Amino acid sequence: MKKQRLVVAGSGSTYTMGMMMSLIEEKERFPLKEVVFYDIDEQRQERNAKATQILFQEQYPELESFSYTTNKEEAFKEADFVFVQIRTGGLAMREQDEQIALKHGVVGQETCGPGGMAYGLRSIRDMIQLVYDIRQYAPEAWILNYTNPAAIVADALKREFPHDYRLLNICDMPIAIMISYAKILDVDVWDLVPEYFGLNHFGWFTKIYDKEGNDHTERLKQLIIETGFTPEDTEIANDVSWQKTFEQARQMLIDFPEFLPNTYLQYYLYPEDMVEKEDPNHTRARQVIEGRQKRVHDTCDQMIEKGTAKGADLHVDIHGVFMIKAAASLAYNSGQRFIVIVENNGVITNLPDDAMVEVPCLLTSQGAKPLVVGEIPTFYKGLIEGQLAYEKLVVESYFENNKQKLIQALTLNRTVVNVKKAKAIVEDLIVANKGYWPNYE
Ligand SMILES: NC(=O)c1ccc[n+]([C@@H]2O[C@H](COP(=O)([O-])OP(=O)(O)OC[C@H]3O[C@@H](n4cnc5c(N)ncnc54)[C@H](O)[C@@H]3O)[C@@H](O)[C@H]2O)c1
Ligand SMILES: O=P(O)(O)OC[C@H]1O[C@H](O[C@H]2[C@H](O)[C@@H](O)[C@@H](O)O[C@@H]2CO)[C@H](O)[C@@H](O)[C@@H]1O
Ligand SMILES: [Mn+2]
Repeated sequence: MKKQRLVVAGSGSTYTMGMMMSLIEEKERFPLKEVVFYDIDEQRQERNAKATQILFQEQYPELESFSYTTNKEEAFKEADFVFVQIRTGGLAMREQDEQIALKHGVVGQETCGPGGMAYGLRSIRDMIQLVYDIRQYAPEAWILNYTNPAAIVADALKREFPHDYRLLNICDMPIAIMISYAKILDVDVWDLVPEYFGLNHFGWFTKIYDKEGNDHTERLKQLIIETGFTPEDTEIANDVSWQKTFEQARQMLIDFPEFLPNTYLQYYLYPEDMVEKEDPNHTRARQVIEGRQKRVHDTCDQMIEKGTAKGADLHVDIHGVFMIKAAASLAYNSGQRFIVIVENNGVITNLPDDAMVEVPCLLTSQGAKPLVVGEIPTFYKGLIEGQLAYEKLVVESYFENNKQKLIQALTLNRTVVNVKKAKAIVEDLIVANKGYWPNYE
């Protein structure tokens, strides 16, 4: 098996240490010769890098080289894979997005509603630049992007790089939900075979099979409704906010029992209830700053001080394992099945060809090969079409420098709808995002 040169772009991320643990766990399936960290924030990167150096010395001694840099050429030259996990504006801007929306009485969330729109307009510019930079030095590298909001980023990147089949957008939410299914069914998550359709953070499981072809869907639905639904991945199992989200997914299933929902649909199906649950002074961004970010930073600082990873609060998580297994399938042409984001092109027959949809695909050395979904029922088609129009308007507004399209986008979005609110939110977000957004007149 060819050993890979992997670059992690946005290596100062709170997800990096979990990813490193997952690389160690998966080293037989995705062997590496070199790992390179790239970030624009030297300090943020250095903490993770110094801790990773210690971790790899102890648990990945066969790795030929580990380094970190803020130099693009150094980072991307001869890369086989680039995992991209950047957050333009950081968690501080995420907090503003969430608070501005809540101030207007609508959902304040990282990827949904006005928060997702604000974040999307910040991400597009940096992501386009980053892909150009990677392609300058590594024209053949696989780029696995999970920078959010993945739906908007995927649409913008498809516009800018229409033929780049080695650029793939990917989200861990479906597999994180499947871990909970696996727990309920008492099977290994990798033995489950899902059927799924939708947009990123806006989709449904239609069937859950096992590898022998047995259909577990109806029993699973019944068990969720009767016995409850909880997050099971180590990263989120004990997080109160995620526990509430999974409980709400159970409610969605009771209300619409036809298919099993992605947890993110709660923001679109019960927007007022979601607003009521929020404390504007302690939104999710603040919880992450005080929770995951603090935990990762403290862990790294302790490792660096002690000079060892022994006893460190580090664990393999589904986020990392999923990205790595997907990468291995691309690298070694194993054609394994993963839910990823691709251009529709007839996969969902009653949605437009150019929609970026999230569906099961076989990952091969020729890219993601989507499996046919066919026609979807009217209710889901209606919901998706509204959301798709919102996403497209956001992307068009970026490329055309068109503020009116942002107002149209929020008017279509189920979390806003009211035109007066849409206009006021757009004005506030323009001020808050000065320097990050296009200069809308
Ligand atoms: N698709 C998914 O399912 C999924 C899952 C988890 C996380 N994410 C995404 O991963 C990203 C990281 O999340 P986080 O909470 O760890 O954020 P974070 O702020 O902790 O980390 C992001 C890092 O990116 C760096 N960065 C910002 N702009 C950059 C640029 N232009 N070039 C290089 N580096 C840059 C920052 O300096 C920072 O170190 C976010 O976009 C998040 O939404 C996506
Ligand atoms: O609110 P956050 O920052 O905790 O989470 C936002 C992200 O949520 C999803 O990712 C989950 C992931 O599904 C799970 O496996 C585990 O790794 O935790 C993550 C959340 O911490 C979602 O798919 C991402 O797109 C969001 O950024
Ligand atoms: Mn996601």
